[in-house]
Amino acid sequence: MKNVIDVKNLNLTYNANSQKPFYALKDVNLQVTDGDFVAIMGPSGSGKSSLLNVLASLQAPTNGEVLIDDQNIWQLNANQLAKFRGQKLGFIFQEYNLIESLSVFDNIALPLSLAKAPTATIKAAVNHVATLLHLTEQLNKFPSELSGGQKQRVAAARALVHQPKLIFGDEPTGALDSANAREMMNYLSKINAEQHISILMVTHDGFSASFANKIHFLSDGQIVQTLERGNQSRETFYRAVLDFLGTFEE
Ligand SMILES: Nc1ncnc2c1ncn2[C@@H]1O[C@H](COP(=O)(O)OP(=O)(O)OP(=O)(O)O)[C@@H](O)[C@H]1O
Repeated sequence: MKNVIDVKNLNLTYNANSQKPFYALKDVNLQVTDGDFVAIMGPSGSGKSSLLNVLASLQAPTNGEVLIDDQNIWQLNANQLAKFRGQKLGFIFQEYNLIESLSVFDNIALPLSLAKAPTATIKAAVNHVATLLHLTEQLNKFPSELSGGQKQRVAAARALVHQPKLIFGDEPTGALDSANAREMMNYLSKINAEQHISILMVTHDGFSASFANKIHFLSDGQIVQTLERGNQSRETFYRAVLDFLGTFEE
C-alpha cells in the first residue's frame, strides 16, 4: 500500500540555539498509508500539535524528512509550499477559522476561489459537500448565525471541497458537545471511506480517536505505542483505547 505520509527521523527543537533547547520531537518515524484514518494522542505537552504542524507544512522541522504524496515538503520554497498545501491538503481546526464577513457558501468555496477555479465548478463542488455535511439550508447565512456544530461542519466542508489527498485535524471535536462530536466523527469516517481521503487527526479524546483505524501515542516527543483497530467494532476499540489510556496516563 502506498504511503501518503512518510516521516523519517523527524526532530523539532525549540530555542535550538539558546542555553535551554527544548526537544519537542525526537526521531519520529511515521507512515500513513493511502486512505488511512490515523489519530495521534498523548498527554498535554507531549508534542501532538508540534507534530501535526510540521506534517501539515505549517512549521519547519529542525531536521528529518516529511514526504507527502512522495513530495519532500520541506524542500519546497514558500510559493511551491503554498500551492502544494492548496491543492493537496485540507485543514480542520478546533477554532473553526471561518471568515466572519463571508457567507457559508463563500467560506466553503475558499480553497477553490483561491485556486481560481471556474464559477460553475465552485458551485457544483460547494453544493456537493454541503449536501454531504447537511449544510444546504445554511449556505446563505454568515458564521455568526450558526451553531458550534454547524460551524465545525462548515470547516469540514471547506477542508473537503477541493478533494484534497489528505485532511489534517487538530482537535476537530474539541469545541463540540458529545452529540455534535459523534456526528462530526461519523462525517469524517464517511469522508474517509467514501471519498478515499486520508485523515490524520490530533485529539485528546478517546471517543473521537476510536473512529480512526490506528492510534499513535506520543510521550515526550516520541511515539511510544500504536493501537490498531483491525476488525474490532468501534465500540470494542473504544474500550481498548480507554484501557490503554488508563495505564498510559498514570
Ligand atoms: N514556540 C515554542 N517555543 C518553545 N517551546 C514550545 C513552543 N511551542 C511548544 N513548545 C513546547 O513543546 C512541547 C510540545 O508542545 P505541543 O503544543 O506540541 O504539545 P501538545 O501535545 O500538542 O500539547 P496540548 O495537548 O497541551 O496542546 C511543550 O512542552 C511546549 O511547551
